[in-house]
Amino acid sequence: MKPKVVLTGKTWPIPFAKLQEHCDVQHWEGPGPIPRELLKVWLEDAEGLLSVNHGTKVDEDLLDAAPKLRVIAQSGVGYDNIDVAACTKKGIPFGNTPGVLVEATADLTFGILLSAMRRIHEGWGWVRTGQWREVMGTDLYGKTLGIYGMGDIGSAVAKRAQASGMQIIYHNRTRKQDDGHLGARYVSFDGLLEEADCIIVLVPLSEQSRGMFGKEQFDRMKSTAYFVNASRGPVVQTEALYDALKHNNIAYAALDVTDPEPLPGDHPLLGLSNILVTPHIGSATYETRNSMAMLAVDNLLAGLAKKALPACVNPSVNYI
Ligand SMILES: NC(=O)c1ccc[n+]([C@@H]2O[C@H](COP(=O)([O-])OP(=O)(O)OC[C@H]3O[C@@H](n4cnc5c(N)ncnc54)[C@H](O)[C@@H]3O)[C@@H](O)[C@H]2O)c1
Ligand SMILES: O=C(O)[C@H](O)CO
Repeated sequence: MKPKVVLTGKTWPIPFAKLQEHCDVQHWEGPGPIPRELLKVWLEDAEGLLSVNHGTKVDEDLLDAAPKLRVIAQSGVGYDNIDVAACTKKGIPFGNTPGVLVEATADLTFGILLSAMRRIHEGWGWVRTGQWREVMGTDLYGKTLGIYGMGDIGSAVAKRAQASGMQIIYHNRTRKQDDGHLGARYVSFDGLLEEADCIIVLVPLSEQSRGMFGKEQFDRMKSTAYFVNASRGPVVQTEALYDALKHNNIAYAALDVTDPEPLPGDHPLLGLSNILVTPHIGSATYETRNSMAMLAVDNLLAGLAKKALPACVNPSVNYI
C-alpha cells in the first residue's frame, strides 16, 4: 500500500506525477488555503505533509493531530511558518528548497530596486494611460548598496549590483568568510543604515529579525535612501515604513513581501507615490517553481523511504 501524503495546494505536473507514483495523495485544491481543522483531519492517518508555500502554520498542535507523520517538506526556502523545534522533538525531519530559487529571487529583488531607482514601472504607468512623460530617476552606478542578510540570495544580488557599478556593504549575523571574493565590506547594523544609499533586506524572519526595521532605523537612514524588502513582511514595521515614506524620511520603497500579506487594495501604503509593491513573486518563474516543487517532492519521498532528505533543516533527525 502506498503511504498517504497530504498536499496543501497547487503544484507542478512533473513533480505531482512523481508524487502520485509513490504516494496516495490527498490534495487540497482550494479555493484559498486549506482550513486548519480540515488539515488536522486529513493528517490523522498521513505519513507525509507537502506544504506548497509558507502559508500553512505547522506547530505542536498540528503535529499532535498527525500521529503517523514521518516527514514534512515545503516548497520554499523560508520556513518561519514551521516550528522546527517541535518537528525535531517528534523526530520528524523537515526539508525546504534552498539553492534552486536563488537566481530567480535575486533577479526579482535587484529588478525591483532597479525599477524603483529608474522609475520603470512609473514610466510604463504614464505611457499606458496615453501620457508620454519623462520620469526622472537616480543612478545606480557609484551608489552604495547595503545588504541585510548576506546569504545565498543576498550574495547573488551583490553580484548583480556590482555589475551595475555599485559598492556593496553588508550586515549579517556572522561575517562571511568569502566577502573579499564578493567584493563586499562588512559593517555594523547601524553602519549599514547610515552609510547605504539603498538597503535590501534578505534575512529570514525569526524572533531576532521580526520588526527589525522600525521608526528608529528609518530615521537613521539617508533621506535619499531606497529600501527593498524581499524577505518576509514582518521584518519591517509597516506603520513605521508608511510614516517614513509619507514624510520623505526615506526616498522610496520596493516590497516583494508585506505585512499584512496579501496587502488589501485599500491599504494606506498603496496610496503613496514613492512605493512599488509586487505580490511575493521572488521565485515565481516556471523553471524555478518547478525545481522547487521537484526538490520538495524529493525531500518528501526520501523521508518516506527513511533515506536522508537532500535538503534537511533539522539534520539531527534526518534519516541516514
Ligand atoms: N521574496 C521571495 O519570494 C523570497 C524567495 C526566497 C526567499 N525569500 C526570503 O529570503 C530569505 C533568505 O533566503 P536565502 O536563501 O538567502 O537564505 P540564507 O539562509 O542563505 O541567507 C540568510 C542569511 O541571513 C543571515 N541571518 C539570519 N538571521 C539573521 C539576523 N537576525 N541578522 C542578520 N543576519 C541574519 C544568515 O546568517 C544568512 O547568511 C528566506 O528566509 C526567505 O524568507 C523570499
Ligand atoms: O521562502 C521562499 O522560498 C519564498 O518566499 C516562497 O515562499
